[in-house]
Amino acid sequence: MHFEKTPGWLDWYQGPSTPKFKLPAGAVDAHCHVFGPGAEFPYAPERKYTPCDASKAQLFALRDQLGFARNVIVQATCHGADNRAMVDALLHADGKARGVATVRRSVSDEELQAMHDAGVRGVRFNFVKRLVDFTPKDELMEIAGRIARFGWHVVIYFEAVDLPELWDFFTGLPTTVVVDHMGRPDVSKPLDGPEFELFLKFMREHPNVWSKVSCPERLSLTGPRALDGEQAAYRDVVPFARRVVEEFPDRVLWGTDWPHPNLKDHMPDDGLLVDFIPHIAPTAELQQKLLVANPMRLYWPEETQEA
Ligand SMILES: O=C(O)/C=C(\CC(=O)C(=O)O)C(=O)O
Repeated sequence: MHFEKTPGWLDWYQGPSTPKFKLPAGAVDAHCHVFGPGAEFPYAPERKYTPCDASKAQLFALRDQLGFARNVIVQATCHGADNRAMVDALLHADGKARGVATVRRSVSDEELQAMHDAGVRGVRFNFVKRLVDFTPKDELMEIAGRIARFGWHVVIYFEAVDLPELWDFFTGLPTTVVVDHMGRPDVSKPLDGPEFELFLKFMREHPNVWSKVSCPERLSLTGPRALDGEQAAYRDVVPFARRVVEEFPDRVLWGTDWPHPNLKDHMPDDGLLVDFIPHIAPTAELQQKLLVANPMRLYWPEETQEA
């Protein structure tokens, strides 16, 4: 099957630089995707965008080049609730990848078990309107109750302005809850303004809530682009991410977001994105938690020695 990319689609950056920042041993890229390839794993009919292909082999090559040990592969909305491409990647990762799926109410316990055996450890609920059609909250809550029995968690993706309306639903979830990209703050607003304060309150009052401090390239308004040797890109995102890392060091994750769906303006060099990490996690201890201890506790708990 042949797919035409969405007009204006930006492909992932070929030949990323090798980061100057040396990742700690065992670092996990805790947010990335695979796309197809469409000829093997067709994109879903209900998708809102058609990407370029981004295969498991290309993802694993990037992992090795950047110096990550493992990946968490998150189901992308262009595959809807057809998790085959993501699961196939998990099955070919030699145990070095875990996954987050998208499921509907109709999923059977046998299907959940098969995904668990492949390495899936969570489901993603997406509330970003340009990416998905609305799913009723009672359906999502039912799914959350079922996946909780597998020890999975829920990943939520939403925009900052929608947090008040979604608050009751999110705080009623029975699992660990992982927020994608800090709930997409508007970084032109003040760090200590009401919008970001609400997000911090959400984390402060709910110890089951974690956050990915990822995607500066998506949140930044000022740039500059993380290309051409720029080593301090996305300065306007730094205070937001750093605040979350410093206040909740044991509940943060980081990921490249490769292959960076739906960027309109520029495509980052993933090597330079890795060089962003020490700006938001300035000490070796914070880096170890963000990149190793936290993702291991959530995705490979059987390998973690908890005191
Ligand atoms: O990759 C991300 O995390 C962000 C996305 C895409 C997405 O969530 C998806 O397709 O599933 C976005 O903001 O367009």
